Amino acid sequence: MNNAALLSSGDYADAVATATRAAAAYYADGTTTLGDDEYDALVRAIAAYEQAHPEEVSEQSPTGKVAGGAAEGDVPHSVPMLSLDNVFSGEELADWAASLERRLGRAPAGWCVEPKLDGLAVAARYEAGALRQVLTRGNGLAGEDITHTAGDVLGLPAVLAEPVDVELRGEVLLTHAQFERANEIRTAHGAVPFANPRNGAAGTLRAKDRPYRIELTFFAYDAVGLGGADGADGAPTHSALLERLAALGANTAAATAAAPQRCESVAEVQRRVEEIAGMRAALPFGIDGVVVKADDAADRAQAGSGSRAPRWAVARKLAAEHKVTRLLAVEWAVGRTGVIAPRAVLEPVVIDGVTVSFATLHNPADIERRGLMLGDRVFVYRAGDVIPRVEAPLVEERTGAEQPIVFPAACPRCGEAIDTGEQRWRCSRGRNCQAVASIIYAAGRDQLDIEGLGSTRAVQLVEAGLVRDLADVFTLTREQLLSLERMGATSTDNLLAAIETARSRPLGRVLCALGVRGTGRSMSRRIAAHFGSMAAIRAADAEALAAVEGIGPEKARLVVSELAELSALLDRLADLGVGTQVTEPTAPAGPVTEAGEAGESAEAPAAGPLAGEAVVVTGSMTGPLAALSRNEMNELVERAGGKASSSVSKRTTLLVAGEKAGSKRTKAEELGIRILDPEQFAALLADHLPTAA
Ligand SMILES: NC(=O)c1ccc[n+]([C@@H]2O[C@H](COP(=O)([O-])OP(=O)(O)OC[C@H]3O[C@@H](n4cnc5c(N)ncnc54)[C@H](O)[C@@H]3O)[C@@H](O)[C@H]2O)c1
Ligand SMILES: [Zn+2]
Repeated sequence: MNNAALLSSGDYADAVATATRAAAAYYADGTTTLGDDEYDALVRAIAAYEQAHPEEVSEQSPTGKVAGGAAEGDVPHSVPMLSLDNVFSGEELADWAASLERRLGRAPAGWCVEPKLDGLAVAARYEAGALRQVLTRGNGLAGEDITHTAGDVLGLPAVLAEPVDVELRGEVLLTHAQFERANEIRTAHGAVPFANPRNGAAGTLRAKDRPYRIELTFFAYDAVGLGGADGADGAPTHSALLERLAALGANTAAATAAAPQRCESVAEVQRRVEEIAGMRAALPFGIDGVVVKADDAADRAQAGSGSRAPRWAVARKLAAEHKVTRLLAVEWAVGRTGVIAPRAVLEPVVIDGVTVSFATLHNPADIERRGLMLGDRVFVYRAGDVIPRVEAPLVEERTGAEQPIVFPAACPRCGEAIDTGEQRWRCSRGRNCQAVASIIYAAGRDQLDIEGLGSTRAVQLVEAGLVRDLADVFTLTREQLLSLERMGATSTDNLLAAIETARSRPLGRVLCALGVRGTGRSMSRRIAAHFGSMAAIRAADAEALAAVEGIGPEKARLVVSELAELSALLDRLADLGVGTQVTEPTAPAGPVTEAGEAGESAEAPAAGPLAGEAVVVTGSMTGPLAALSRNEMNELVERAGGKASSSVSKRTTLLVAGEKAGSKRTKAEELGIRILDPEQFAALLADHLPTAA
């Protein structure tokens, strides 16, 4: 936030132009292109420049003006409607309180602490208790007449409980629920969705002749004529005034968890500020800060007001919860129960100190309701612990390069049809989806390689209730298989034999078959080689796992927690003799390993014709290697003591280049790396080739 000193005079002019443009859009219909944090930082930079160069202050500058000078009106206010000064930390708040105390020559008699509602200020004039006129804040001295919208504003009664002449002042906003509803209505009418609630409230209050109505909510926080603001004619304290307003029938924040509270000391004020800030995410409406006001009318009258803001109140701003970023992609994840949920991939953006790269989009209907496109600039919302969500696109910012979001036509996990009958899409296999997909994966060629257990068979087994997880595959009996449709004696025996073979697959393949996130084929092999047994892998903590080359601490933690989740399955697999093979670990002997040969064995796998080689395989294999998959090639490399990798780098020492080798070959040539064709490579490894499988 300390870009203040960095403005040059050219930057100053640009900053003023950007800020006034943003403020004009913000106060007109809410269609700003800046997040509030960015706007505030810009204005602070402008103010800092102006302080250093008072003779250069531009007339256009937003500083010192209500609404940054961007809003206007033609109906004069009875008493100016001012803005609020801001503080951004508890320390600044304490400084502000101290300066007010100095100005008064005594400590204020008490404080009122209330939520800073994130909407727009309005003045509502009542005559003999009947609502006559509603005005926007405008430039603070005059506002616009928006009486026509009053009927859509909850909490702003047409008639008060008493026939008083009063002007209520307060904030009009869209609650979170009203915002969702508003965008549903908007898109149903072919209108652009609101980017965020404040935006929607601004647009709605000033709109005329809409073919639909959008409900808003009013919260009163002041009044003229009953003894509020600068007037000392009536209520002795602000908190008493708020009670009176509620009694008249106006909605106030008193009914919410963040209710205004009188505090006797600055320490108490700070505590209440923290409390309200802490409940922010749980409130049903947005707040962008907490307002602290001197509570006694006498203190307020003595402190008075400047041209932009009163001196007896201040806003302790909270970090913005809305930020603008770009929607890069939409991913579709299938949950345990088969729910197919879209997730937004975002250009990373920091919201309230947390970097956000993903956000929920709830469901496909949600995407349609918001009218999102790939490449859109979007408002993202994050508060407290809630999962960040994409609120809406900034439609005015579109360049024409945005692409429609493609919805999956089939379950992204198992390929089955999708049940689109409800708002939340589901794989029509429901809970079985996960079982089917994980069995198909585990039986795949690069994992357990169980011939005869393809997708049709996996579906059949799961749907017949014979298999719920991988361990069940190893309990299948001949009778069970024969009971299935289209399953003859020969295929049954072949399948049972294939399952039997799979029981003794090498550890790396069994590990890979579990589908643990972060463990692809080569990583599984490396982990297996490092630890030597499933028991040792399961006993490893994140630190021990991170010792495996290429894992890193984050992935190590993920693998540990996923393995822990799988522990019931792993126990059963062990009982069934799957993955129980033990090899000498390459890891230095830990306390678990028995002492003895461990020291020597650490070097064992480095032997072989490829010892010390970093090998990349590319192009299609021919000759004796023709039948090997890429994974089998990599296994071969590692059996022969080398290290397999998928991309050519300076560390690569050998490239096996088959037909159509392409760019990896070019790169290896550039780097002067040794290149062998598949036949030469096969000759080198003659002793290690798989015996005809
Ligand atoms: N994103 C943008 O492009 C953009 C542009 C202009 C302004 N803004 C935002 O608006 C802010 C400035 O706007 P502002 O002048 O309306 O000031 P403000 O919103 O910071 O504070 C003053 C306003 O707070 C409101 N308020 C809410 N709860 C209140 C309560 N309990 N008691 C008293 N007042 C309460 C009132 O409407 C009052 O007018 C900036 O800090 C910025 O965050 C953003
Ligand atoms: Zn599915």
